[in-house]
Amino acid sequence: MFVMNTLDDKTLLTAGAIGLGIAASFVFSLYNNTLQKQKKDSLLRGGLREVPVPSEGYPYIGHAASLGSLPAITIKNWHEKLGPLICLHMGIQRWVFISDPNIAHQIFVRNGIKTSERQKHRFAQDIYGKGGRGIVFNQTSKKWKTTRSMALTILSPKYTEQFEGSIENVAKKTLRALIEITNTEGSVAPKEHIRRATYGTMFKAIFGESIDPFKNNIITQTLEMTDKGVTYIRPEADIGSFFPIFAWISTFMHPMKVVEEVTLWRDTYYKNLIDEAIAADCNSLVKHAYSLKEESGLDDTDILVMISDLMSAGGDTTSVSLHWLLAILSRYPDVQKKMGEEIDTFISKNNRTPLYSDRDELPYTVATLRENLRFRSPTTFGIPHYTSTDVEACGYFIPADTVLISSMHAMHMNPDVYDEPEKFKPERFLGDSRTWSASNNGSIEERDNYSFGWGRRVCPGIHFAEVEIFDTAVNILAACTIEPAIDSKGQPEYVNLDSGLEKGVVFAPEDYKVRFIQKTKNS
Ligand code: HEM
Repeated sequence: MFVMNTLDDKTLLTAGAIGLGIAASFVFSLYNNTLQKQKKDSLLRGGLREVPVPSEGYPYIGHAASLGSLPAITIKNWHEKLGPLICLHMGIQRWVFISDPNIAHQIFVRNGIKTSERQKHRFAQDIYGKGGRGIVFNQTSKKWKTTRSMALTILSPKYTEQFEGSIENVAKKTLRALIEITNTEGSVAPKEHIRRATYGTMFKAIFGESIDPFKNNIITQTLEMTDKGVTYIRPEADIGSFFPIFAWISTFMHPMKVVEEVTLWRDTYYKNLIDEAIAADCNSLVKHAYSLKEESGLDDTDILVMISDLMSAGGDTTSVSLHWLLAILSRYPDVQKKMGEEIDTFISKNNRTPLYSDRDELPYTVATLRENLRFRSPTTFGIPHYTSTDVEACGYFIPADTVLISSMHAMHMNPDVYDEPEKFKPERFLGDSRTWSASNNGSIEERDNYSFGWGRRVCPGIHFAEVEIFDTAVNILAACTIEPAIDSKGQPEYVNLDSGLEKGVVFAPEDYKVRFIQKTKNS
């Protein structure tokens, strides 16, 4: 999520500025301590606990420089020391992390009315969101509800399944490339291919079959635009909201002119594609959205921002999940073998590759994809929520204006929730045939993982993600095995599953190479 290294390098530039910050914080903290003490006394009188604060903080900047290169691991360690709720000071902001799924449920779902806002962010809301439009960064306004409900309709199972043919085509095309590169170069780094495939699939679903995402650099432009957008949308891009005395650096580093240019580029680009999709003679999410436009009361700009949201929220999350899956399968040949055999048995019985609707016949594959989401979730913290008012839950007091973050990695590695959490064990989910959507929207006791967020904000793309990941994985394993690369001494080069890169909202494996070995007919 939040790569504080970037923040260190670019912003904490001068010792003078830090000195000024410390002086300001000293005066502020004298005043603040008195207020805090009064509040603490009254909390204790009410029998409520304060959320504990890790001791590794500094004056003024708080914990911003203590998160290390893998914040998910640091946070998990702090939870182990201090309990299921911890409070970090990020400059003047208060961030509460939650690692217990039951407490998270109480806070995000039971108290959802108070805990479902997003933190104010100049670029994400005012410029990218064009003054509070779209879903991801919008506050829980009436317009957010209408836009979210339109997205849920157009991403519904009935509609999503129409795009399975496209997913299969894109997966097959990608796979051919991966096998070919393995054959010519000995191994291949699948990251960019998988990313292009998931964006290609999103592209076809959103804009329709008539636009070929692999032609005319369409995907290259979309990725470039998404990467630029992510740079400005990251919390640290609005550094003045953490460290007001450094607000001038924020303006200096990200002049609003550049931010506006990126948004203008996005608007023109998507407007043209939306016009083409409406005029085309084929189905698309754009067409479906426009068929609902009048009754929804949303205008063209609302739909454009929603489409942009779907592309950026759906592209990298699914691609990172698949990138982890391939890495994991290359390390767990037994799991891969069982999946491959299950898929091969289906193919020899039915003479075709399984579709999502055949998932009941592939219980081990279904369990492996569930375990993949738990073991290496594509996002370790999701998207932060924000409290609009004071919250009391499970004996804790969380004040208004607190950033709330679910520590997904810590939840997924919690031995009280999962038996032997450090092991990749698809068997733990065997027999669970529910859709991902059903298990994420059901009771907290029945949730299988926490990767899709919470309550009123829970990801509306769960079903789309499940179909896309299922179809892509099945098509890959129907055609080949994934094996470690071989080094110059003929030894296998195993992918490191214990490290990763926090990039924006997603947590991706470090770049790796594997081999895609085509199956022979009799293998
Ligand atoms: C494995 C794939 C995915 C994962 C792990 C994932 C995860 C998440 C998470 C953690 C959130 C934040 C929830 C919260 O605030 O509590 C979210 C929100 C969202 N996701 Fe996904 N997502 C995935 C795929 C998709 C896809 C395929 C789409 C669209 C096609 C999508 C669209 C969205 C949107 C629009 C939101 C914002 C919801 C809101 O703020 O109300 N996601 N997702």
